[in-house]
Amino acid sequence: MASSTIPRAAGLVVSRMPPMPTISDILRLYRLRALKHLGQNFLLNPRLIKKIVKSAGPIENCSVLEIGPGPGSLTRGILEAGVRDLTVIERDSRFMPVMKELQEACGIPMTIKQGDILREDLQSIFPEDTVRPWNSDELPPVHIIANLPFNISTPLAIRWLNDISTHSGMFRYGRVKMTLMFQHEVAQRMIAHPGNEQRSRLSVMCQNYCSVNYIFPIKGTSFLPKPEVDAGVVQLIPLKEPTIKQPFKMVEKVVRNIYNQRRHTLPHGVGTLFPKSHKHLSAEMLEMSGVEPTRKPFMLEVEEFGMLCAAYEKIVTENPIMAHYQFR
Ligand SMILES: C[S@@+](CC[C@H](N)C(=O)[O-])C[C@H]1O[C@@H](n2cnc3c(N)ncnc32)[C@H](O)[C@@H]1O
Repeated sequence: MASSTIPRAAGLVVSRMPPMPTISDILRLYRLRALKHLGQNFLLNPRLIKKIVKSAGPIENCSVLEIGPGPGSLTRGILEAGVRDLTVIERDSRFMPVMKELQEACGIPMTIKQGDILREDLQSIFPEDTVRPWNSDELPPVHIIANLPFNISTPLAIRWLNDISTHSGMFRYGRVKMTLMFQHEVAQRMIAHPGNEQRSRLSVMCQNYCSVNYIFPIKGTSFLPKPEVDAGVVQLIPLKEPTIKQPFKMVEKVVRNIYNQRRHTLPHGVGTLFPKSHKHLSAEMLEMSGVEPTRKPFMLEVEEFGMLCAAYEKIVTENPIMAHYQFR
């Protein structure tokens, strides 16, 4: 579509949609109470919503998936950007009438799914013509945008990284770009470099599979109800090749075990990968990896975790039973 038609298309959408009620209006109208266990903290400020949608980059003509649209403030912002189509997945059935109203009014193909994002099969979530080869520089014309429920944001991120590693689930479409809101502290961990106090399992896992950018912070006061913490917008783009090439499950296990001993030097974490009766294997793994044993987990580069994973893989190939060992 020529760029000159985009603002008109977006304008059409705006004019067809019901007048923008405030989130408090919607909550009052439908007698809705925000549910803490579903991480319901709603965005209030239309200017902030515009800023979030703009930070996603050009999404006109993209197929977009929004997770947890709630009463639909961010949903409107996405529709107003003139997207090709939008799918929303929301667990709370109380928001279905608001979503249906938007669907009827927006003039853009909109699919509403009531369900749990952790259980949804995302294999066929976008139109088939959006598939792009993984190694192509061109990203698929699709986007995921979400103000994620804080209680599931980390398990969801880990699950998606797993899917990225196998190009499966919604990453069957290629290197799908994601613009997501996390708790500020989780966002800080995702981008933390070696040597940073925030450096964690999440930093290594995210940076191994994605380029991760912290776009901007959002004050807790921008949400209703106000959460106890601030939030941050993070953009993730899957990398063509991860630095650590071992299977996801193995990478996750090595990184998790090492970070479970985050205050201690490397031999402590590596030691938890093998039973006490096989202590010699952890010494062998460290030696084989070539990583300096006096280092602590937060200092390590992704490449060094790669060296540790390669050594672990070699040891469990020679001692297959060790692959099943779980500490504690
Ligand atoms: C932080 S609120 C965001 C609401 C809205 N997008 C906004 O920005 O104002 C998170 C939303 O995710 C929904 N949600 C919580 N758990 C979910 C799950 N497992 N699957 C899908 N939606 C979920 C909540 O009901 C809520 O509407």
